[in-house]
Amino acid sequence: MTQSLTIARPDDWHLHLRDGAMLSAVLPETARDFGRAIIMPNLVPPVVTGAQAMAYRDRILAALPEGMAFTPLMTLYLTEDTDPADVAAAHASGLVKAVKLYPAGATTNSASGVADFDKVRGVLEKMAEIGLPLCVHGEVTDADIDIFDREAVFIDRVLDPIRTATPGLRVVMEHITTSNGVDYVKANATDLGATITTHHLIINRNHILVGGIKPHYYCLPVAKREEHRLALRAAATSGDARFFLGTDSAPHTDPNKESACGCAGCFTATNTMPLLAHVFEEENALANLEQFASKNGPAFYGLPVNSDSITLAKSDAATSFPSHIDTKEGPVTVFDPGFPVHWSVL
Ligand SMILES: NC(=O)N[C@@H](CC(=O)O)C(=O)O
Ligand SMILES: [Zn+2]
Ligand SMILES: [Zn+2]
Repeated sequence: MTQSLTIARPDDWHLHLRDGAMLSAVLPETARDFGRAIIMPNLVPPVVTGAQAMAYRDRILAALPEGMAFTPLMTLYLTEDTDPADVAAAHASGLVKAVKLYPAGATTNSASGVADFDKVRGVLEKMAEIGLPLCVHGEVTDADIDIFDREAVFIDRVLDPIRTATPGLRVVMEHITTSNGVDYVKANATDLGATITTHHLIINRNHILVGGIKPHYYCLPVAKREEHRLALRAAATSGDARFFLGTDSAPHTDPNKESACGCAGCFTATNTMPLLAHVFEEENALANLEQFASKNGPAFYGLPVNSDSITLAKSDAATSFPSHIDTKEGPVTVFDPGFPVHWSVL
């Protein structure tokens, strides 16, 4: 070991755990390093009501291996029929920490999402009143908007009008992929934060397409130009409290990824912390890793920082990560950064 770094145990503020056999297989990959995670509700069918969120939380806790500690922070999937009173009750009981907005058709399992934003005005006003954050998949779905422009257009056409119409609404822009997202967060002093994934700090759109199509680098929002990756790196490593880790680790089986119509999502639960240590060291910002992965998220959500810690160590030899994890539904490929990583979690 040549170097080590001990930080408060990190949390993942954007995670897909799925259900059933997939849940059992991927949960230990997150629980090994992370204390808590915001659990995305895009199951089939989606987690819409407080009762469904409670049942899903119980299935997650039942799937947790003996001896592992992990707290799932539950979310509700916003639909045009969501009942503001149900949302408020689920928040008041402590069960639900956020509501997730998927524009209808924007991403995996988003068909029940919102098409007419006027229909969710009452829920958003209730959320502003009670201080419950809205987590946003920020992409428009218009056929005439280029997929690489969908985040920037969403900010202007949807997000900014929603925030203006709903003063006090606390919003997390999930998995931002552009300098436009970074700039929008920075221009707004209060009530706005953003998660940044591990993979968007590492890949740009060339990684997906140059030299043959790489389905395991395909996710939504899709990785953008290099200048955007650099803006994300600057934001994540800056220590700015408005930016925090949300891995968006999103398992799909290899047959579903390596297909003529492959699913969107990168699976990074297994190796996120070593990859982040590599990225932060490259940016001469190891001292800010704890802010990004362990402190800024709890501050936004009004929760305490985890009281225990993890230690990352850097070795001369490259760390070997599994190429995939086995699940009863099939293998799930672990994100490969494409370069050697010398960090590991002890
Ligand atoms: N990020 C992805 O590419 N996929 C996510 C959905 C999402 O977060 O948009 C998934 O559930 O697979
Ligand atoms: Zn999303
Ligand atoms: Zn996601």
